Amino acid sequence: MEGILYLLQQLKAMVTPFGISDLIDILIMAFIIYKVIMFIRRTSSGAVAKGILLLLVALLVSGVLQLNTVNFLMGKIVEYGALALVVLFQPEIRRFLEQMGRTNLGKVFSNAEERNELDGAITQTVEAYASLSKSKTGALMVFERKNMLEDAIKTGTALDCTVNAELLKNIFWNKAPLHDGAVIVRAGRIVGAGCMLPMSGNVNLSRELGMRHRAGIGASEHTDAVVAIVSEETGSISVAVGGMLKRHLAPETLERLLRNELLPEQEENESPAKFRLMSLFRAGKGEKGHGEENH
Ligand SMILES: Nc1ncnc2c1ncn2[C@@H]1O[C@H](COP(=O)(O)OP(=O)(O)OP(=O)(O)O)[C@@H](O)[C@H]1O
Repeated sequence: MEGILYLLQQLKAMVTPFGISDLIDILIMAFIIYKVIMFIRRTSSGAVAKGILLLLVALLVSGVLQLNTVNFLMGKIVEYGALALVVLFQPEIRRFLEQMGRTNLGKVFSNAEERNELDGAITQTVEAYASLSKSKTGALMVFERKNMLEDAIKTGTALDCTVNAELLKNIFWNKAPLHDGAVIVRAGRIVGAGCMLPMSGNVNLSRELGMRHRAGIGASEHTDAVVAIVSEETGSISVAVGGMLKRHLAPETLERLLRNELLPEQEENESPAKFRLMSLFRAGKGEKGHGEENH
């Protein structure tokens, strides 16, 4: 009996009351884990993450089964591997920290007015892109999401106006002073034109892709922005998200993609993250005569 009482006392001592700091602790950890998982999914580090997980499982199993040599070896691999990972993934770690730093906490909750503005911006963009595509006029638009694009805006001309199809056609007309570079849209409004974007570091991109596409993919690698591009060579419309490029889109598919990415909650019965991935998949499949290509 005494033994049981002692055990209960020990258990009581171990179980501390759940306080507000524990809740904050759990929420912060959940946020960090979510961010890391999303980052792994967006970049090509998924295979490496699986490898690390396998190594950790092997370390644990060899420890439990007392396979001393294997356990020693695994322990050393994990120990030195952590250092090697930091060196190998320096660009990815840097990008991850950059994205965290650029996150605008005020934008985590968007309001109805902003959604209306975005809704109109998408309609006008699609109208302009259909026309620019026909006339083979190059265009590059970046729709900012949570990551702020201040650095890019500073390189161009700051504006503050509603997204309008005629205005976009004017900006991208190849004799207009602002046609070079990207238009940046924040909360459904044009905030910059003629902006320079970071080039993609992806060496596996198709040779067909010019500088405009490489800059668009680069912006989507460095931030969570959605980038819409019209090729000057072919008139083909593309969208880049998370370093992936969806090419040869019809205007209707462009509209669906932009709506799914920028106004995700409109779709019912599906979580936004899942739907966004599905939208990329559907966009390619649902289109006759418009292939898809990812990079
Ligand atoms: N870093 C950059 N940021 C923003 N825009 C850029 C950048 N680099 C190039 N551009 C845009 O790309 C245009 C030139 O690209 P390029 O000559 O490769 O076009 P292109 O052959 O029509 O290619 P694409 O088929 O990709 O449109 C420039 O006029 C400029 O508007």
